[in-house]
Amino acid sequence: MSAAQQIIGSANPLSESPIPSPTSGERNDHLWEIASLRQALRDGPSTEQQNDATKRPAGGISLDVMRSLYASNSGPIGLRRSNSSVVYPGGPPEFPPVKKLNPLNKKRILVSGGAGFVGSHLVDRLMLMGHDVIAIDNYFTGSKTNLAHWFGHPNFEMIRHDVVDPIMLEVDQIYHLACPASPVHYQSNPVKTLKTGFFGTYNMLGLAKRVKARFLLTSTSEVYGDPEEHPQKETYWGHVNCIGPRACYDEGKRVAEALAYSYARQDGVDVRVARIFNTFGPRMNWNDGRVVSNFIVQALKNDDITIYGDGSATRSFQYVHDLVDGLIALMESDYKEPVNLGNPEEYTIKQFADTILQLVRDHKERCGEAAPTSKVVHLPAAEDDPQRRKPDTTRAKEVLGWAPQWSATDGLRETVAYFHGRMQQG
Ligand SMILES: O=C(O)[C@H]1O[C@H](OP(=O)(O)OP(=O)(O)OC[C@H]2O[C@@H](n3ccc(=O)[nH]c3=O)[C@H](O)[C@@H]2O)[C@H](O)[C@@H](O)[C@@H]1O
Repeated sequence: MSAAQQIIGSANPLSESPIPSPTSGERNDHLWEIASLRQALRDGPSTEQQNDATKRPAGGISLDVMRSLYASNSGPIGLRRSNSSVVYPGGPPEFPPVKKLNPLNKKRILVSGGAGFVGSHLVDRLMLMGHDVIAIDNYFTGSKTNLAHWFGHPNFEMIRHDVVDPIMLEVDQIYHLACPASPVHYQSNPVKTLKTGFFGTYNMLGLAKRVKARFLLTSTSEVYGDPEEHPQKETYWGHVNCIGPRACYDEGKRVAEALAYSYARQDGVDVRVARIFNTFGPRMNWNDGRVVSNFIVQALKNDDITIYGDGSATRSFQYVHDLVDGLIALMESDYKEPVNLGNPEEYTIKQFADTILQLVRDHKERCGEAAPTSKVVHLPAAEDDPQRRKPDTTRAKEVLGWAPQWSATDGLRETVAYFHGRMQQG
């Protein structure tokens, strides 16, 4: 395996290869990494990586390229941009390899919440596919560093903007993601969450109407509340406590859906609605507060694993690349009813804690580190916490030909490696 393949492969925790370090001066680390990345892209995937071929993200973009954008903290390309005194004297900045699209196929695409966890993966994919992308974000939970590797690219624009206020742009498609999604964040300022749910969606739909853009709303499994139907189909109307602590998010997303379909009926806006189930992956904030990042970070730091309640509540977890595949497939489809996007593999939170502990143990062993010493502790259950959640994805299969390609454990291995890499870099 070439050195280049090794460094790209090092983002893959399934790989047994140790992470290589550059042999020349430390000041040139980032340049060495870019050269390695480019060489790897020319060489193509190693045999080990070809085994991942079935998990290829959509749009003809290879998994290795996707990984290179977030592996080892901000990624080799992010590192490259961090020291302009070294980069620019050699010539113009280099960027991840975007496709060259026929102008007839090239779209101008707005991603609200583009600097967030899911938004930044979507921006990456759309950029690599060759489109013009505008990301807007108020940086409440998103971060510029998630997209730093695109700054200065002629196809990319980043705007600090809160969707609660109107904005005028010329675009062909709008992916509306802007909204905090972690219960800790959305409950910290519930009125703002409701304003984002209503005014944010209202402004984005108003823009879609004015410029005749196709509009995709990222709704949520939370519209089903604490469901009495299991698994949840799109036809289920839900069981939401409209005065509880989760209402700001649940009802905010429900009104967002109502707005989308009202604009479709009244003004002919071309809408798509994705109901997203629990999603995880690289670029989640370490302090996001959701169960995946909490448990992984706790296990990596040997802290207690905090189960809220008795651990019998269930969730079904999908890897972020699957979600991005589904969002793009839905946007490009003619289907206008809501579509669940999630992985139906269901875990109790207790099983999930055990799974993560095992994966962290395996990862640390591969890295030559001691096994985690974390213990599971039980804290009071969260109020109105949905007791069971699992998507029925029949509709997504039928209308989009979409099904998750990643098992939860494969995605978790990558995510454990990501958080471990970040912690090592401080
Ligand atoms: O991850 C997501 O995509 C979803 O996350 C949240 O929904 P929730 O399922 O409550 O997410 P978590 O906060 O990750 O909680 C999942 C379960 O783990 C439990 N949990 C969470 C964190 C923790 O440290 N310990 C723990 O036991 C929670 O009580 C809950 O039962 C959001 O409300 C959804 O909109 C979002 O789609």
